[in-house]
Amino acid sequence: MADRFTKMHGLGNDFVVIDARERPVEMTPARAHAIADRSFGIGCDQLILLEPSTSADVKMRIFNADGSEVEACGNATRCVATLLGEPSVIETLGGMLRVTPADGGAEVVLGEPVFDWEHIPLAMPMDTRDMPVAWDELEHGAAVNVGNPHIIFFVPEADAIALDELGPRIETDPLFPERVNVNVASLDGENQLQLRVWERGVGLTQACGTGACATAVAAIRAGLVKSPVTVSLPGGDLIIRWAPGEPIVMSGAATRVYDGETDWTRFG
Ligand SMILES: N[C@@H](CCC[C@H](N)C(=O)O)C(=O)O
Repeated sequence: MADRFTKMHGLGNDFVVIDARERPVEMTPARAHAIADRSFGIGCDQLILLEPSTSADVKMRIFNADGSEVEACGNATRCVATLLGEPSVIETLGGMLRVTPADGGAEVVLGEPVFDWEHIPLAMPMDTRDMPVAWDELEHGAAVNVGNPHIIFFVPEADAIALDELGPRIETDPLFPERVNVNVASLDGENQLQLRVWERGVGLTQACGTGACATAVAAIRAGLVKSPVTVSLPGGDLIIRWAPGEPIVMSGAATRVYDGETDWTRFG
């Protein structure tokens, strides 16, 4: 019997979604990496595996293109919400997420952001609002964990940063024992941010939902913007709402591109 999958994207951040709720699929880092390969596989930023959950409507496992299994993916969560088609709770390694499909996309309630250095995690204690470290012109970073780890730099012009060179250096810096997603953002009008993201385990992407959440939270915390915040990424816009002591709410588009069939044993 052929193995089925759905190709989806959230603002150009693209996914191979496998519904393994009724028919288990064995996923390994090597297999996820092979499927994600854009030349020799199907191609995606993240592979998403849906499995039965004992505590939620569905369990969502997330594999980056390099094969690493991670805790959270905001854009994929909206995509899965549209597949589920009704308000649901999704179990992830990063926590329980409440989702509601909306016109052309979905709203996702993530948990509360975490700011303690141990839980980003960082390798040493420091102020996560204004980190005393720098990589070339990227300095005064803020660190936030929104289910997965992010560092955010506010710069005059996000487009002017050589993120393809700085992103991998920061991602793999020993300061981040679990590596990190790297966000560079600039203010773009009242309560609006321009954002580019170097994703851990992937590289530059068209959009990163958790990056948008982490960046909006860091900007609200720094007094740069007020909720709701519009975050413009290369692939499109997300709306992020947050107040201290509350969970983060993200709204935006999700697109089903095509349904396909293959045989997962081709991928090792
Ligand atoms: N594209 C995602 C984030 C995916 C995981 C990330 N690369 C990580 O390693 O934490 C999003 O939309 O949030």
